[in-house]
Amino acid sequence: MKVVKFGGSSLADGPEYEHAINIITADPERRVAVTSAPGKRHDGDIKVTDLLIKYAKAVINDEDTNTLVSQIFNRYQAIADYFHLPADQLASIKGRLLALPKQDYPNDHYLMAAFKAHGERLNAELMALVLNHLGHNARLVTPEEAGIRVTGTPNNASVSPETYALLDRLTYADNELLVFPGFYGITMAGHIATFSRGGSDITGAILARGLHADMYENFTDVDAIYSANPNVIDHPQPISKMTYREMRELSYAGFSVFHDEALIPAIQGNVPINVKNTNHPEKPGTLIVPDQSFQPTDIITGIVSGKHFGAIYLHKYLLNKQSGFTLRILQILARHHVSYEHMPSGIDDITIILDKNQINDSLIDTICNEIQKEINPDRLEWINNYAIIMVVGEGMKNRTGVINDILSPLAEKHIAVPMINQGASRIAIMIGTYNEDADAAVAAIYHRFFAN
Ligand SMILES: Nc1ncnc2c1ncn2[C@@H]1O[C@H](COP(=O)(O)OP(=O)(O)O)[C@@H](O)[C@H]1O
Ligand SMILES: N[C@@H](CC(=O)OP(=O)(O)O)C(=O)O
Repeated sequence: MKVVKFGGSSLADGPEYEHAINIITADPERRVAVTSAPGKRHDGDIKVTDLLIKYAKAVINDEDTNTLVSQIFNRYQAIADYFHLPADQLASIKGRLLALPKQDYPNDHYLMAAFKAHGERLNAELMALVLNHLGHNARLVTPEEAGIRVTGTPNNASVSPETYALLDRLTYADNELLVFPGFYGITMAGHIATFSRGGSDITGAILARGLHADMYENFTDVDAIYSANPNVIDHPQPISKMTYREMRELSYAGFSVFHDEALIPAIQGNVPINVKNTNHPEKPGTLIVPDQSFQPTDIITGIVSGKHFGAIYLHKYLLNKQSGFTLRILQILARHHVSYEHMPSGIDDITIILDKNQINDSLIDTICNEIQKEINPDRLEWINNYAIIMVVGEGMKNRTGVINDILSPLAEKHIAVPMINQGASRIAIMIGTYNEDADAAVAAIYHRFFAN
């Protein structure tokens, strides 16, 4: 059995929907389809999820919502029209959209989560309707019914373990196709909470594990995962096969094509992942497999830069002699619910790298003030434009000289390297640099390893 997930770009309009439906119905093993919300149809277009965020904000601010509701509904209507779906079949979708402001939410964060989740919820409903209209036996199954339970914050939830026991109870008929909305689950208190952005990949992986799939196919708008972001490097080399660990390192730092958290359920269930193109399903795509059986052919599998980082740099003489020093800094971060990404340190210096998505300027000021008061460092600095380059490959494990091949093209381009972290993971080398140099650094390293 296969679980297939279609990204927003693959369900953006009628023709894309048709490709997705042809894929679902071409292989009887494809029994479970996970939908994202309709994505961008062209450059400059707005994803339905972003329209729903605007809708939620307008409701919170007590502003007029008519135009937004029409804009959102029209996206579903256009797809339904493409398949000549009878107009009355869309009444429930319209009704749910209009009812969103009338529900009770514990606070505005939950309101936001519920609005956002409806991009996928309504798209799954529409997909099931279209499939039935075309003569297929499809059924909408929601996270509420299937038991996708989540914990954590309403807009950045994580799956709860009991989900898997609940999924074990889900039954379906032999010839039945299940259509699931991605991106959200239900809290213990019964409220909708979403995963982080791009999180429909996570739902697909949870279902692949929970329903014991043989394969998780993730359909998107590129032929494969490439060894560098195609928006940074022209026609980068496609990756035919890589390990879970490689993908996790790469997606964490910015291979946005597959959500880094989505790997965990797949790893736990030992389900291989195949990333494929909705517009070219005949192409093999990229296979992501467990680590044991893998024989790498290249030294480097991929290079990526993440520009969403900032760093607290701290200098204090004899820092290495003080016990509990790092603990006190981490306690300050924990008090503000801020997690750190990396913490390279020297005898008198420490750099704490943070994901900027979880902080704002005023929180940084507060944290720096508390560190100054508690630790009294000789120097304390917030570096706002920190970028991380990850160079990843199972093939570098037993090689010597790789670091030299990574650093020399950077030196030739006069790119500053304020941090190197090698050894923590045997398959990845992490280079700290500044945002403005990040793309040039990726290009320089890419061309050294993949020029020919
Ligand atoms: N290394 C990479 N390989 C392939 N695509 C990448 C890579 N890095 C970034 N991307 C981008 O990821 C996009 C697909 O991810 P996303 O937009 O989340 O897809 P979907 O809408 O299918 O969920 C591609 O169009 C491409 O621009
Ligand atoms: N629609 C949600 C979740 C998602 O996974 O979307 P996509 O498949 O388009 O990346 C978002 O935009 O974040």
